Amino acid sequence: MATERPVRLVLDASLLLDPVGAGAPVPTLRPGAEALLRRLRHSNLGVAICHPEEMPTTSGFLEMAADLNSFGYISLPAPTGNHLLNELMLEWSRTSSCFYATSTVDEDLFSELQSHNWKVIAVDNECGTKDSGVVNIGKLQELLITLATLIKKEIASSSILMVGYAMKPSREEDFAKRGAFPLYPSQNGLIFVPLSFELPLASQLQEVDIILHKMTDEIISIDPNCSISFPRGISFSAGMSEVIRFMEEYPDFCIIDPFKNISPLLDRLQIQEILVRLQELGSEGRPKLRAPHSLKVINFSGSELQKQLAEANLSFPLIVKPQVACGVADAHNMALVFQIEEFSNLSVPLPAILQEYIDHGSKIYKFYVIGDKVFHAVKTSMPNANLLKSSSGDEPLTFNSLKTLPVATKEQLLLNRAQDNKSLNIGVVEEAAKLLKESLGLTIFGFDVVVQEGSGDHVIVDLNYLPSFKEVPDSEAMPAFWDAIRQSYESKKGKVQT
Ligand SMILES: O=P(O)(O)O[C@@H]1[C@@H](O)[C@H](OP(=O)(O)O)[C@@H](OP(=O)(O)O)[C@@H](O)[C@H]1OP(=O)(O)O
Ligand SMILES: Nc1ncnc2c1ncn2[C@@H]1O[C@H](COP(=O)(O)OP(=O)(O)O)[C@@H](O)[C@H]1O
Ligand SMILES: [Mg+2]
Ligand SMILES: [Mg+2]
Repeated sequence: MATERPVRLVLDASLLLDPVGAGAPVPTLRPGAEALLRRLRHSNLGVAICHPEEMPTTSGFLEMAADLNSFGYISLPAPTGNHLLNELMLEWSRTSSCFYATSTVDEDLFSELQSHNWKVIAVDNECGTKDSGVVNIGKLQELLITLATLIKKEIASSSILMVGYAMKPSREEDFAKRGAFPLYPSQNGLIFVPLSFELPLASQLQEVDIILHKMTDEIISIDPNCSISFPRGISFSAGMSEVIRFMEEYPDFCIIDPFKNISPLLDRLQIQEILVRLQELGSEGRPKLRAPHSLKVINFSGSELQKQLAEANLSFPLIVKPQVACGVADAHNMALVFQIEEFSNLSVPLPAILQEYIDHGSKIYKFYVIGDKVFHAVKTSMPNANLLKSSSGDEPLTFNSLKTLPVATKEQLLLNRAQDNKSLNIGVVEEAAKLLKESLGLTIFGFDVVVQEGSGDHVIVDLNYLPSFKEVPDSEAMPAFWDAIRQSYESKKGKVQT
């Protein structure tokens, strides 16, 4: 990627301050301004906020907004004759591609800016500017995608791809603060913009080359009593439903990843079937890679349960998980059950998967497949069952795997250190990762491996779509993330052309 000129964006105060509260003693930010500033903070653009000098009342407030987001803060002198631009902005126009966004029309300022190659974006102003060079947009929410489109045109290199992403705000923030979503092209030429479900989707997708989404963030409900097969069994938010309709109309559009490829990972029974298919992998002299023995139940009171457990090669303790794996609040409500009596009044959502509990010395290996790269991190996990049983009496141990996982205490970890834990055979797991990638057709996914004490079996206990891979250093994770997205795009386009 040729190093392009830096991109600078100057936001006029009028764009950020709520015009309704103009006269109020304490100014307020216009709706959408806070989200815009937060996204710009991680956009890799040089951003400054400016206000005409004669606006002293609000300057403190904007300075705070600028500091909060570590933006530059420029006071633009009131227009006097042709000295409209201050020195700094003139300097920038020599070295960077510069954009000025405002919601106040000022023809003189605009023409002065344009004479120094600035692009002007006018937002939400009543009288549309006559000046042809000015880009007019209706809402603040359109600013980022308008900017991205202009930047892409400015750089005019055909290899620039624009990625429109849709995920819940907390996940977006987790990725953005790692630098995952630059508005200025990433090292492999990707520009990222948030898809806004408040704006018409089709017009946004005209500019976008790739949709990146975590569909489980937009699930309203899942019907637990039908076997999930996208779209059957799942109801989505209005916004995601629009994306689904768009993909039905444009099946060749690049989406990461296709809903039907993600769908099996919403169902722990289908995950089990995927993992069982991997088991042929084992070979002489190498640790066996396998799925835990499992059994689906639709209730916990079946008179045949004891018999079913025996047939499924299951013995206590068992870990009990909802069959619905994610996308709804109670997908992570689980229990460790030590004897059959403990099934009565068990609070795990039904239908459930009963799984062999693997003693694994409270160490779990979280593997992340990001494109053609495989990373892994070691995390503390649940201790061996005997250590958990002692603390739970005759009750099952119920927990939420994302919030209250009963991980080993320091003492229990010391106890484990004494054990001769079998080590992880990375080769076996990486081979499995490649096979999983081929069979799943997913660009980014994660899975958890535990090494069974005694047998040394490598047991895959979880499979997730688009996890956060927080444990992988940004310096490795981000380039892998961007490469994965581009590779996915190119392989999809390749298939369409042939
Ligand atoms: O189960 P894990 O391995 O901890 O991975 C979780 C998991 O992917 C979880 O997603 P989901 O199962 O709810 O879809 C993610 O949480 P949210 O999607 O609710 O934010 C976590 O981010 C994953 O954790 P990690 O990123 O450590 O793999
Ligand atoms: N079969 C198992 N044997 C032993 N520990 C397990 C097993 N399954 C899960 N665990 C432990 O419980 C945690 C949560 O289970 P997991 O299936 O990953 O749930 P989630 O999909 O909600 O993350 C795992 O990270 C691991 O520590
Ligand atoms: Mg997990
Ligand atoms: Mg999971």
